[in-house]
Amino acid sequence: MALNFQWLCYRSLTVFSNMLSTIARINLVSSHPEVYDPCDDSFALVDALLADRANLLEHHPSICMEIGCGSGYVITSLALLLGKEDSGAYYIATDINPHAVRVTCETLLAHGCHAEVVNTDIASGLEKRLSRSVDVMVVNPPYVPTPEEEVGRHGIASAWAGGENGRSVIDKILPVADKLLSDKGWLYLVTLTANNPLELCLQMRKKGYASRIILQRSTEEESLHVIKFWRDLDTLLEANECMGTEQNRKWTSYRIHAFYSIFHMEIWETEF
Ligand SMILES: C[S@@+](CC[C@H](N)C(=O)[O-])C[C@H]1O[C@@H](n2cnc3c(N)ncnc32)[C@H](O)[C@@H]1O
Repeated sequence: MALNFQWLCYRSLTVFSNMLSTIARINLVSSHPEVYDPCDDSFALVDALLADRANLLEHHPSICMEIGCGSGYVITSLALLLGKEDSGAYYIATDINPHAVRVTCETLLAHGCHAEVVNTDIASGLEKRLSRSVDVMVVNPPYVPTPEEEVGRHGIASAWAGGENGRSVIDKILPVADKLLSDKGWLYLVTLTANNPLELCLQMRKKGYASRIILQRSTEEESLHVIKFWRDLDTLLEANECMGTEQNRKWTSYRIHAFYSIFHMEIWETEF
């Protein structure tokens, strides 16, 4: 009984200290004027991952990926949250900004974590290798509505410039995510109200993904959402049925069109 009590105290202390070590924000050892410092959106994403930690641990992801890693704050927090080497997961992060790649490597190293960090546009050059194999993908994209010309510029502007409705980069990332996510893949995406999160969910629904807003947070400047997407068989069947109906509608309209074409040709022929 005494042993049980000691064990219970020990377990509670371990669980509590584990919670503290993961919940405490990680420190950045390095920064760069052209690299996005962790901000409300980064904290919202990590808090959403923490809130989903039990599911993530049960999920046993083999490959975790971050698109647009910036300072490395999110990918490092994810690795710590999953238990570094214990999880056996492989981490990969990309950023279009070369300075972000360097800062991310330093952040990971300072926390005893390892990831492959690639300087590329979204996941360019990695699609074939990672096709259908990413189990967890995290993205805090450039989502601020800006003039279209500001999108894709190098340097710090690439951290926030999202073009019309802040959707330019998001709309490029989603089809890539669809290609890379495994059958059990989960995508965590940060969005703003201006990005129309509901429309994003409907768009992904057509590809067979169910979704849920797992965190909503209003700051002085913005209203943030973290959406979790996952492949869902029912949603896929529903999407295919809708496509079937859409296809039927198209065929009917082709038939009507063909009928009228022939009909008009007959008139045309008789006129001559
Ligand atoms: C809002 S910041 C988020 C940074 C970091 N993930 C965080 O949460 O603190 C967006 C990041 O995406 C990167 N980025 C923008 N466009 C990108 C693209 N086409 N491909 C890869 N990374 C991109 C930016 O350089 C920036 O580091």
